[in-house]
Amino acid sequence: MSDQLPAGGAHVPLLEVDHVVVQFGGVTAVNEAAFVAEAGQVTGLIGPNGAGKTTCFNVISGLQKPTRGKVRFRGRNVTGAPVHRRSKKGMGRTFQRLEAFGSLTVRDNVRVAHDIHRGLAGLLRPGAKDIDALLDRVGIAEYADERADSIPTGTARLLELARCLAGDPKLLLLDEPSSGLDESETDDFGDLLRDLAAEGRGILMVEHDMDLVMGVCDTIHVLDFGSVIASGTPADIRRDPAVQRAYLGYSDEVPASELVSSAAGAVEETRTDLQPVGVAADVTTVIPVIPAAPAGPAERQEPLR
Ligand SMILES: Nc1ncnc2c1ncn2[C@@H]1O[C@H](COP(=O)(O)OP(=O)(O)OP(=O)(O)O)[C@@H](O)[C@H]1O
Repeated sequence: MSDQLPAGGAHVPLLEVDHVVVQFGGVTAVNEAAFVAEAGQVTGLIGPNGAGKTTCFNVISGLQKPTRGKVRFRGRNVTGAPVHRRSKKGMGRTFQRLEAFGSLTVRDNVRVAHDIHRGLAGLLRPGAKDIDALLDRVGIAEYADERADSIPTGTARLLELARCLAGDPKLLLLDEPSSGLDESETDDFGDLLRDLAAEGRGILMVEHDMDLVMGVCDTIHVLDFGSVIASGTPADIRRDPAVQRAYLGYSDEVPASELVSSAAGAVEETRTDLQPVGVAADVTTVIPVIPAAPAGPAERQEPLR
């Protein structure tokens, strides 16, 4: 494995996914995907179901070997590096499924994650970090003494984040971090992401809550059928015709007036993980709508009409 930093003073992205291809038999799950995630920024990776987001995350974190292409982290080629080496270099990940130890308390789950990350030092001098301060930071201090298998799903997601932060990662890979959070918890979570980025960490997030994505991300990459079809700011992504086609099945050529709010009538949800806020007037299929204007976490926008 080449492990060289680029020569000269060229800008080096925190994470670089370089034309990655992943094939499962005849299925091309990721198709020449190329994008970066920068330090100090929240980057969104979005796309319809089956677009290849989780497979990309698996390649980045080392769980899936790519058929072709490279992953560079902090300027070094880590394509062949095992998960634990990437973690040591500063890559932390949360999963869609919850990974905490159910029989341990919330506090002990974070303590164990911290000690494991420190390796031998963690075994010799466990619990050196202020775990309670970390629980407080992610907003779950009141659950510190509860067993992890007894807490609500949204809280368990925040526990996953606390476990990830216990390793003090430079890059956080967050897979569906807001699922299970209510609206106010999601707002707080968005603020926390901005704080973490302000500390200089990079955050790459797969997320279906478009309000959150549009509200907190500096940059968004859109995957469709394994390829990046658009990259840009939330404003760029919102008006990109290729994104509108991939998500909405229409582009600007189709008048937005043909869309009506889901509040207008009964709807049938077909893609439950996307925001079911718009519906074509003559069908009962819910269409996910990207919020129409920039939104802060505390400032939700009305859907595009
Ligand atoms: N281990 C596997 N074997 C075969 N096909 C797979 C495997 N993992 C994923 N796929 C296929 O690869 C494609 C991309 O899947 P992936 O889970 O990465 O998409 P996704 O964008 O994360 O989807 P979702 O939003 O539903 O989680 C899909 O067609 C999926 O069925």
